[in-house]
Amino acid sequence: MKRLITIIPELADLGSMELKNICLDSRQVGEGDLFIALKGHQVDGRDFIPRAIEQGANLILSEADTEQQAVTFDQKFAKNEKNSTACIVVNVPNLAQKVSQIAGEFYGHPSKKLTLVGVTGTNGKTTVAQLLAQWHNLIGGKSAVMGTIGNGLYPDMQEAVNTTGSAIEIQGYLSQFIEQKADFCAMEVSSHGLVQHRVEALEFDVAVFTNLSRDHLDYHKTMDEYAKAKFRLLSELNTRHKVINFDDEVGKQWLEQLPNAVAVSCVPKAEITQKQWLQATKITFNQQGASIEFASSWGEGKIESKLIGAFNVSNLLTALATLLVLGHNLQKLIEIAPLLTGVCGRMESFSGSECPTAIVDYAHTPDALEKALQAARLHCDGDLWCVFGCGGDRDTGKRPQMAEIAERYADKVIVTDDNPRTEDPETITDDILKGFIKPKKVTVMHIRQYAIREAMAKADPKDVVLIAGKGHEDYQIIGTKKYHFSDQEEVKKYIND
Ligand SMILES: CC(=O)N[C@H]1[C@@H](OP(=O)(O)OP(=O)(O)OC[C@H]2O[C@@H](n3ccc(=O)[nH]c3=O)[C@H](O)[C@@H]2O)O[C@H](CO)[C@@H](O)[C@@H]1O[C@H](C)C(=O)N[C@@H](C)C(=O)N[C@H](CCC(=O)O)C(=O)O
Ligand SMILES: Nc1ncnc2c1ncn2[C@@H]1O[C@H](COP(=O)(O)OP(=O)(O)OP(=O)(O)O)[C@@H](O)[C@H]1O
Ligand SMILES: N[C@H](CCC[C@H](N)C(=O)O)C(=O)O
Ligand SMILES: [Mg+2]
Repeated sequence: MKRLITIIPELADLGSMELKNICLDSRQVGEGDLFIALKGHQVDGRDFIPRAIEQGANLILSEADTEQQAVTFDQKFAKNEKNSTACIVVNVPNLAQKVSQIAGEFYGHPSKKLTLVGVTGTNGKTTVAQLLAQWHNLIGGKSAVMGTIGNGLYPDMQEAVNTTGSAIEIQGYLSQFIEQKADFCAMEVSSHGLVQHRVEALEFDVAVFTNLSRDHLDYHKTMDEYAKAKFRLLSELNTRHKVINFDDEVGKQWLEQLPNAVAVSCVPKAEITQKQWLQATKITFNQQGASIEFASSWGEGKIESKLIGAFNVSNLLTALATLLVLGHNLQKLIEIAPLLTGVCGRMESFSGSECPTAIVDYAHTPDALEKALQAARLHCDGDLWCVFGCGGDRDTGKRPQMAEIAERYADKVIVTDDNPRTEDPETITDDILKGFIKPKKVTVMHIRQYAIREAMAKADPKDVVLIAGKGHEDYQIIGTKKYHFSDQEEVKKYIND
């Protein structure tokens, strides 16, 4: 409690109060806890204050209405009926912005005690974060990751609801990683997380930006707002080094504003003026992955990569530049690079005799789908098939754009369901169909299992079937219910049948 006074000095009179835990959700509040009540997107957390009191909260910080400037104490100190001690409700302005710092105080600011890398960008966050974790482990470190696939010591991650957890979860996990003796954490920082101040008080050793393309406009409304959200990590938060993709239009503009940031490029002729840089000089793609020659402000070298797709060259060089700016030895990093493996459900290839090759990938944006189809084409002697859908209750504008890409880069397209959530699946596929020039050539098969089987059965053994959008996911969300479903399992079942 005493430490909270540094953030909210008005709490000085409560200095001796003991607080057991810190919670954002009233349903998790227990005896002696601090409950932080925020105005949410769906509901108002302040409506649950009575419930938190009933459950034994000692202190409640409640988000004050914005026009209120001062911290105020609730007049009627609420009574905790369970143990008859008083529960104090304090109204705090701009509380959402302070939660990360409050949780940091609570957990002893764990981000200061390990090397923390934050990765933001529309696509490639999970891949870069996991490459960093693998590489760091291979040089003898102990890595943790937080992101879409889960949180934990790499490779043992526990599934999580969000890519970037709540401000409290993040500080809690970091403190757990310190207890588990991790010395490194690579975390994905989503644009939602940045807008909602989930990473506000963290100390990042490196902030990484991969790229920006259309996604999440249901939330950010315009690309400009979406870009601004991402730029917060590089411009407003506490970061020691920055690594930015020079090949991305937005990245290039940001590099001009941030002369000390490291520029990464896969284009051999790109003219980089940054003091610290890393650039591919020759890339040769092969059946296994790619052979990448590069030059950099740390020296030059060649890496044999097992990862498929041009975009993964960018992801790999971005991870390499991040480790170099942290001071790791280039030769050592090059030596172990061939041991790096791709991420679960990202360009994951499955083949069997007499069957087409299936590639399961997590492309769920127009840019990612384009990159994934281009990559799959390199491995395809016959027709390229694309099975995809779009998530419900998410950016509707990307639906026709993904159709346009599928039609341009694939020979055969099957549109299917991908987490329709509370939307009518037919509305989603109708939106997608609007993007095709020749919608009659496209098959719509809502049940994803059937769509996959149809593609695999109709495709020739020399064809490639790209199944995009769900990657590692082992569920299909229909309405508000989660049903077990996995593209990877479906493909394996088909191949082994
Ligand atoms: C729209 C959105 O981003 N919502 C996030 C936000 O919650 P919220 O404001 O919607 O919360 P709410 O349901 O309105 O509730 C308000 C408050 O009341 C509390 N509450 C609620 C009910 C109750 O009984 N008791 C109670 O105390 C809640 O804990 C909350 O503090 O803050 C929560 C804690 O950080 C997030 O878990 C939650 O993410 C929801 C689940 C979500 O779906 N978010 C997606 C859009 C998201 O964040 N995605 C990004 C990017 C994905 C990517 O492309 O990589 C991500 O980082 O995952
Ligand atoms: N650097 C990149 N540029 C463009 N597309 C990429 C890049 N890296 C990965 N992709 C594509 O995006 C998909 C998702 O990759 P990844 O999971 O690494 O991204 P992410 O940013 O973590 O996504 P999410 O926002 O869902 O967490 C991949 O399956 C691939 O199709
Ligand atoms: N984190 C992303 C993942 C999308 C994956 C796709 N399968 C979908 O459900 O739309 C989102 O929530 O927008
Ligand atoms: Mg991710």
